[in-house]
Amino acid sequence: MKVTDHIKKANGETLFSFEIVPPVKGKNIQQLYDNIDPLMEFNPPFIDVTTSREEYVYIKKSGLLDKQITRMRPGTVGICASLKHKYNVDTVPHVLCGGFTKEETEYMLVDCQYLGIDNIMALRGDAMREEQYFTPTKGGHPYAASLVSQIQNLNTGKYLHDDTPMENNANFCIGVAGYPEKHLEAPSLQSDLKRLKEKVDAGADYVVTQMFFDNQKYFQFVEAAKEIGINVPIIPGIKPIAVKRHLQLLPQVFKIDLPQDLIDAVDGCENNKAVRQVGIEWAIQQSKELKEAGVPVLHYYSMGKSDNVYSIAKTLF
Ligand SMILES: NC(=O)C1=CN([C@@H]2O[C@H](COP(=O)(O)OP(=O)(O)OC[C@H]3O[C@@H](n4cnc5c(N)ncnc54)[C@H](O)[C@@H]3O)[C@@H](O)[C@H]2O)C=CC1
Ligand SMILES: Nc1nc(=O)c2c([nH]1)NC[C@@H]1CN(c3ccc(C(=O)N[C@@H](CCC(=O)O)C(=O)O)cc3)CN21
Repeated sequence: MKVTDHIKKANGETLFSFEIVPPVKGKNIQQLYDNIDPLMEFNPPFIDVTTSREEYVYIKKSGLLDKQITRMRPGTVGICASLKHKYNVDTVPHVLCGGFTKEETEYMLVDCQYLGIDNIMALRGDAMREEQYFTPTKGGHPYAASLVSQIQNLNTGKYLHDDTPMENNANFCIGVAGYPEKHLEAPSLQSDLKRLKEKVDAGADYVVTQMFFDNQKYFQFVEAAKEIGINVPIIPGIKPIAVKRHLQLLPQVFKIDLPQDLIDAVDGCENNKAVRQVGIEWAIQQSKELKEAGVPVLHYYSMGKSDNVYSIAKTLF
């Protein structure tokens, strides 16, 4: 079922969802299941599965370093299918512009259609680890809006390189990313909002936000989005702080601000066990206020050990 239909069916109740990353290549899937199992108590209507960019690796070959390219966490669509099968839950694969040609994207979307996957999160993707800026892949999309158009075309039966629409059209519900504190490359929040509007105009059905730690940023973003005519659901993304290092990492990687109260609370912790507890409590406070404001879904960036998201959900759902 589509994410937007789950929201309609909930009739104003806030839903619980979360996002996971595929295992590192060569690891088995059991650890992932062990992390997901407890969270199923809260009946998530959908689970997002991320796609990682390919990376350069250097392999020693007769004394020289050979540069190869590899995707460290493959398996997004396979994991979506296996979670759907195991838990009878809807899954949302993240489909990226970066690292894929339009043809490869089409084949992946066809797989999703045959697997009964009804939702796609359409993202541009980050720059590769060694690059400062995102470089479009040859034969791929430069921006998420153009990926959204490709998916929307499939929804009307238009496949690549075919002049006439085919009888078997897809019917994907399309999610896109939104940035309450603007995307790192955008010159201003207003121009970033215009880019978001382009994605919605191209066919996006809902938005999931980047993590934020001050709810006012989210509320202002939703207002500003409405003002420019974005009328699709805007789902808040929540990340519980887990280790002291996040104080440096999260603002650096995601270009988001941390409230001083949160920084002080983390700084005052003796160890990372205490930091994890502070992260849980902060996320609970955020979630309570967002739920009271009637957000459609609370979407958690779980990304590994899920005990903290479990504690948060236990209080909220
Ligand atoms: N759930 C997830 O996995 C999420 C992932 N991300 C990541 O964030 C990154 C950005 O992805 P998206 O937001 O999908 O990208 P996007 O294509 O919507 O935007 C990327 C940047 O390009 C700008 N832009 C968009 N269209 C443009 C145009 N026509 N001309 C000039 N500039 C334009 C935007 O303002 C923004 O700064 C990706 O790395 C994505 O993986 C972000 C949020 C959620
Ligand atoms: N720019 C961007 N890229 C993404 O892939 C992405 C977003 N934003 N925002 C929404 C979700 C949330 N994602 C993530 C990814 C990693 C962590 C994280 O905490 N990672 C490390 C620290 C960062 C690092 O080392 O690069 C951690 O300690 O767990 C959190 C959320 C993935 N998604």
